[in-house]
Amino acid sequence: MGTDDVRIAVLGAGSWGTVFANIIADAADLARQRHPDGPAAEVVLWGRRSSVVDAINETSQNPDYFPGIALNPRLSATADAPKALAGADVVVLAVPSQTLRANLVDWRPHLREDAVVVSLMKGVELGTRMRVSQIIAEVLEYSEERIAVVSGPNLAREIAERQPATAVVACPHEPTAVRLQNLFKSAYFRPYTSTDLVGVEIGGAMKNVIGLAVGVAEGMGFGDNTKASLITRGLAETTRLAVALGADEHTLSGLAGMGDLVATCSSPLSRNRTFGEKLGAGKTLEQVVAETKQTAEGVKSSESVLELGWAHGVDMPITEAVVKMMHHDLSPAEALAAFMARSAKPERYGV
Ligand SMILES: NC(=O)c1ccc[n+]([C@@H]2O[C@H](COP(=O)([O-])OP(=O)(O)OC[C@H]3O[C@@H](n4cnc5c(N)ncnc54)[C@H](O)[C@@H]3O)[C@@H](O)[C@H]2O)c1
Ligand SMILES: O=P(O)(O)OC[C@H](O)CO
Repeated sequence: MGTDDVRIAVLGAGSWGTVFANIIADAADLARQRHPDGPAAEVVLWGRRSSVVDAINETSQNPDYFPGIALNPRLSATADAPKALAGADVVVLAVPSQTLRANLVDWRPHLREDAVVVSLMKGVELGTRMRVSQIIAEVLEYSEERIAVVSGPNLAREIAERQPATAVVACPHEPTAVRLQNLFKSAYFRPYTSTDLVGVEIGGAMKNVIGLAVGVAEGMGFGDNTKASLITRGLAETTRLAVALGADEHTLSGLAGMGDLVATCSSPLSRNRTFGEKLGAGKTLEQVVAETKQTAEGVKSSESVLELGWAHGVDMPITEAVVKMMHHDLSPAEALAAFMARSAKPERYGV
């Protein structure tokens, strides 16, 4: 590798980690076509299961998640995390949020001293109520210019098919966000920058919770008025929480707020919406959990998000209903009745 070349490790070869690694490899090819003498980017993907890793290396496909979709042939994979991390300038994290802390502790000794870490995750940690960037800062003891987040309307399957999509790269230190924007910008993936880490992360965590609620409404057989009401009031709830935590409210009308909320709540590809839909259609929680093979972050994060709301005096009625349905045996019909019986209010209230 040349001195300006970049090595990027993506940790997590599930749905989004695989697709995001592919975006970066495609972006690197495009950059080389435009500037043949410019720096090169090498992308390596870490996965837990050797069967997935072998398939990516031998066939340039991830058959568990996207059978038949051709990945960039320059994308390599390994089941050896220290090997993936060796010399990596940029480390991208794509494991379930609730598993991150334990994984980071294992990975920490293998990270380069000046590595930049990027979270693709959309959750809030149970117990600590920490956003993912806060977990990274605590475990790795990194300063804010070395921690970034990517979030937005990014249903992995569509982007695996190289359909056009946008996202936000957020870092309080703008030059880091711009550097990453350039590394991730491909012919079909257009990242914008933001310095509002709090707004972008709360938008990402909350859209999963609201997606569960919209899914329940879908499963109960309700139509577009109900779903539009939940999306709009869900955005109000998201914005109240984010602003109370220090976010810029405009962030929540952007791609990582409204954009992701609309994608998640409209799409049968969303795992959170699908989870809610099955519950709304009458399956038991145990049945739905058993059928859900991929990560539906909102199920666990709903509890930590609600606690964050309580701690900051923010009224979060949809989140509260989701928590009661996911964790306290409230039926969808009971949740609906309680929601509709709330006291009358002006459209805009609270923080
Ligand atoms: N899939 C999407 O469309 C999408 C888009 C944007 C953001 N995200 C976010 O990305 C994150 C990852 O989601 P995903 O869609 O890739 O999930 P996934 O369920 O498809 O994949 C998760 C991966 O993590 C691995 N994993 C599970 N438990 C682990 C553990 N304890 N330690 C290490 N690895 C473990 C799994 O083997 C799998 O490879 C989530 O926070 C999600 O909200 C997903
Ligand atoms: O499948 P979901 O519900 O995790 O949503 C995927 C992405 O976060 C959508 O942007």
